[in-house]
Amino acid sequence: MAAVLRKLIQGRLPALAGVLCRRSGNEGHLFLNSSGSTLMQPRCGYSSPTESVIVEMDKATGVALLKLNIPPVNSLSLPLLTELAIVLDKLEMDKHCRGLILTSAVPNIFSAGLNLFDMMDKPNEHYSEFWRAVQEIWIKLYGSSLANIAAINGSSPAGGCLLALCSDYRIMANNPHFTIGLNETRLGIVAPFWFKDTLLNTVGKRTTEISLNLGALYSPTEALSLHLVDRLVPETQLLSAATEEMGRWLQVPDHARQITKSMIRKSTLEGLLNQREADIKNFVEFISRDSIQKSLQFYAQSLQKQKQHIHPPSSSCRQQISSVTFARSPWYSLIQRS
Ligand SMILES: CC/C=C\CC(=O)SCCNC(=O)CCNC(=O)[C@H](O)C(C)(C)COP(=O)(O)OP(=O)(O)OC[C@H]1O[C@@H](n2cnc3c(N)ncnc32)[C@H](O)[C@@H]1OP(=O)(O)O
Repeated sequence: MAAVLRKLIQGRLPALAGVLCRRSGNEGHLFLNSSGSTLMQPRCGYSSPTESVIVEMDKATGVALLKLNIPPVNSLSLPLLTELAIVLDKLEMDKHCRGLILTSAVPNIFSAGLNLFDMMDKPNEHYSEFWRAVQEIWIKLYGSSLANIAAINGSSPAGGCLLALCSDYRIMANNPHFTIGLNETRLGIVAPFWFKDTLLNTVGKRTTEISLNLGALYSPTEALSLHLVDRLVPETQLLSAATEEMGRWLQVPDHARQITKSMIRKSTLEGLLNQREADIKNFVEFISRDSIQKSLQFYAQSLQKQKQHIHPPSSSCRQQISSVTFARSPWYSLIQRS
């Protein structure tokens, strides 16, 4: 226990360390706009479609509701990741904040994962900066001292699934059109070891093997049966269920829960913290390969093509089709052969 605390103080687990140096915090609503500036709003609520990360702080309970708000699909672009990192730091340092509920303000989508265009046709410096930002979010969320519940109100592939996996508890809207999973192999890319470890810690080795190798995307019912999510509720009850669940987590004294969480997640976090630069180098080397760039371009185009071929293209219908047809498309065969 003493060693864990010492490491926290030394800053080896920066997010968890936040608990030891909480400062007087923010109150009311905290918003970050797309330029990265923070706006404090009174509790009476404020919503603007241009805000990319919205936080509504319940001062009475100390629970922050964080909504990703980048239509159409909450893809995790470099600006969004940067903004999210700032917000998470602020919440971590806010001594009034004890819990975080992560959800989406975009209907039917939790997050489409990493922004494909941040990984395509860019200089290596961009890939490097982007990957550092992805790492940063994982470190902050997986190592957060806050009780963290994901209210998954839409599809959540790849990096979107990773965000949810960082939570302490996942509740998903029971809509059969939604899918969740680490589908990286379907794009011809490989989930990095810390994505794999996060899944492994949640669902165990056998399910991780099958899920990652196949790049499987699961319906909510399947995800529940694999313990990828902890509970399903009707969409209309998602936030109330998450709030109620948060109550259960906040009944436990913070310090006991935080040290326990740290004890369980510390070695996984250190796996990346000890080799961040090497991991960035690997990513840049991998993503900049011609073959990988071609795969990503093909995948991005296939998203567009579905729109052109399926008519009329209702959003929920496309989601259902996408999870089935990618596995059978000529593009997928191409990946399988390469
Ligand atoms: C090394 C580690 C790496 C990676 C981890 C990752 O996270 S890689 C990203 C993997 N993500 C995916 O495979 C998700 C792809 N998207 C989808 O399957 C669907 O878009 C989704 C999320 C189910 C939503 O379907 P819906 O029918 O509602 O929307 P549509 O497909 O029409 O998409 C709307 C527009 O958004 C664009 N888009 C979708 N996903 C991404 C993305 N990840 N990054 C960037 N842009 C994305 C899509 O092309 C559409 O664009 P538009 O210009 O409007 O045609």
